Amino acid sequence: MKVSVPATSANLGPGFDCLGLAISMKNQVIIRPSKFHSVSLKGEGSNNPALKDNNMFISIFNDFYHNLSHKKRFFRFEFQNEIPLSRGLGSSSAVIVSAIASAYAIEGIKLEKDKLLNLALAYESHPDNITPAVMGGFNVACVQENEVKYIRKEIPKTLKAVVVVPNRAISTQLSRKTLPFKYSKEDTIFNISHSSLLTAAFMAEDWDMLKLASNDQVHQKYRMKQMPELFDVQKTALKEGALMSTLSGSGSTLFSMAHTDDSKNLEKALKLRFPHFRVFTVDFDNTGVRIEI
Ligand SMILES: Nc1ncnc2c1ncn2[C@@H]1O[C@H](COP(=O)(O)OP(=O)(O)OP(=O)(O)O)[C@@H](O)[C@H]1O
Ligand SMILES: N[C@@H](CCO)C(=O)O
Repeated sequence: MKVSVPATSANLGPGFDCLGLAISMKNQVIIRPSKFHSVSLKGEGSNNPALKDNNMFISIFNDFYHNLSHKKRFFRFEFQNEIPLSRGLGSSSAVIVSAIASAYAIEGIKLEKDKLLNLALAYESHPDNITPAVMGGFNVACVQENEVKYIRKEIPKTLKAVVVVPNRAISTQLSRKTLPFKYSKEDTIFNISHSSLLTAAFMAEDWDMLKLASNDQVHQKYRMKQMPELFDVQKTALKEGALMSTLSGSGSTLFSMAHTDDSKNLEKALKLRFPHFRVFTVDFDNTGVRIEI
């Protein structure tokens, strides 16, 4: 059985904790029955011993599997990770979503995507990452009485994501601690208006509106101060053809969106200016979690 989940970019500037989209960088796990428990890791995080000994996937999988099954079975888990860890590309959401989906699938129990999304919410309280991880595409989401309410839109194939991934990890928990406790009325109104405009721009496919609409006063400037070079990355991306350029999730990745025809030049300019960072141009993902039995 194989489960794959895409990376995500949350917030998209002003849409703090409510806007997010899915990117075609995937974490995949193949699970086979085995005589004993074993794990193999390839790709991102494969040199991190904590992922073998104390893996978040295994512990969430076990929580669900032991509830769903009365049989004592062992499995071999083969992970192939494309999503960099703690870089703001939804690595934790991907793990949560794939672990829950796998526990149901291995028992042959059908799990609707809406139910999967709400089960994932218990482990990741920000719906802007888990919603696109499950559903794919662009999503506006909010939580009401422990349920995610969302509206989704496909992202056209004529657009690409260009992501700049710094070598420094930033944990979401710590990154949230850098944010102010209270915001002014001006900053609040600024973000509501820009986030609304950004959502409308995605829905109407009005890509020229993204540059203005993706401005934010609530989180990026506080978080990016921890790594000031990110301001240069953002400025360079916008100068070199990006339609928008925003801190991805809680950082440290900078996410940019571009027309396919402009994306190669953008990638080249970013690689030239920031040779010490990894730069990837990837498609958007409109599928979300995929399960193959
Ligand atoms: N492939 C993986 N296998 C096991 N655990 C992982 C994996 N990827 C991430 N994790 C867990 O998730 C943690 C990172 O979560 P965190 O929320 O800080 O980052 P993120 O999800 O990449 O960022 P963001 O939520 O801003 O998009 C890691 O420290 C690790 O515990
Ligand atoms: N909206 C979340 C995304 C990371 O989970 C944040 O910015 O902290």
